[in-house]
Amino acid sequence: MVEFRFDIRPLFTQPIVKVTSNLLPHTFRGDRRQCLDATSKMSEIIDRLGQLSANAQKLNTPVTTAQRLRMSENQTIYLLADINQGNNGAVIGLLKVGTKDLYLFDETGQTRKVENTPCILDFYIHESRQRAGLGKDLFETMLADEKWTPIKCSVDRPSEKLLGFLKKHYSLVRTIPQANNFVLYEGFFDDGSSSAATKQTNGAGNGMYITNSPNTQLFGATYLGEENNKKRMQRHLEATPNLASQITQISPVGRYGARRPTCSMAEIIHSGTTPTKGAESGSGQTYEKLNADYIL
Ligand SMILES: CC(=O)SCCNC(=O)CCNC(=O)[C@H](O)C(C)(C)COP(=O)(O)OP(=O)(O)OC[C@H]1O[C@@H](n2cnc3c(N)ncnc32)[C@H](O)[C@@H]1OP(=O)(O)O
Repeated sequence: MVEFRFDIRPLFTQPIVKVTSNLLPHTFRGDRRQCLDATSKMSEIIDRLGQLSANAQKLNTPVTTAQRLRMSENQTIYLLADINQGNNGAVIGLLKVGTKDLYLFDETGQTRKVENTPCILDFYIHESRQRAGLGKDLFETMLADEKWTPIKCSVDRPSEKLLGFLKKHYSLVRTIPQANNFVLYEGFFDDGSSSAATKQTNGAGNGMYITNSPNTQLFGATYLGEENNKKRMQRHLEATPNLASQITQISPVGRYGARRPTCSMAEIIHSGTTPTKGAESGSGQTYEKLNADYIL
């Protein structure tokens, strides 16, 4: 369990709290001074849990940091705590979700642009409390809150443990092959579309068609899934050798990619402006914006 030098209980008035870009628990009520104190503590909590999650997944760079959350437009972190642990309580787990516009293959191999795809981005329960049903509690809370169903979620490069988790609790097994790091399960496109808006990006033909899509450029061409699905994908790629070379030339980046070096000139130019979604470094954003937004 993850304990802190400060008492976490004022932040966790209930076991699971939700945090968005304001870095405050959704239950937070307080004045400006309390707000600053809470965001600072919540940042520390998110950074610690994000780092532990990265360690557990053997990632070089955490997927989850307070800075990234602060700059995001549509990401939410659910945090689970045990307020009875020790003197200050302890944080046990983290689940980060968000929505993305993705180019995805459906079951027939055709590309669809799916807007606002529900995505599971990062999930971690402290090692000392795994396999006790706490991950399920956190996941269920998220599903109810977001009004999502598991089969309509895409999962950003799930670990073996998460694949096991989804199989055990939601009977999710059969995946739809993708050319990016996201894993989808059969049923995602049922009802003719996902729960989000979808559109087929290339009308004609029944064969698989891989676009040079923003998603492929961003996340690279990596396929995860069952062995038979891999073979199916391989057959398509062998039938279209140019396509295969096009894909392999795109180097994998995204959640497994190294952090981009900060451009100090860009920081000077953009200093004080609202950072764009997905920007890695938020050092140009000052606390004045934070304060202005959250003076209560
Ligand atoms: C998109 C992403 O975030 S990918 C990264 C996912 N996170 C990680 O891999 C980090 C390390 N793992 C964890 O933090 C946790 O194991 C989680 C978040 C995946 C699941 O949380 P838990 O509280 O353990 O889940 P819960 O107790 O509800 O369910 C248990 C099931 O999850 C899977 N699981 C959990 N821990 C393990 C483990 N150590 N080894 C294998 N499977 C595991 C199993 O299917 C398990 O069922 P079982 O005990 O009957 O085999």
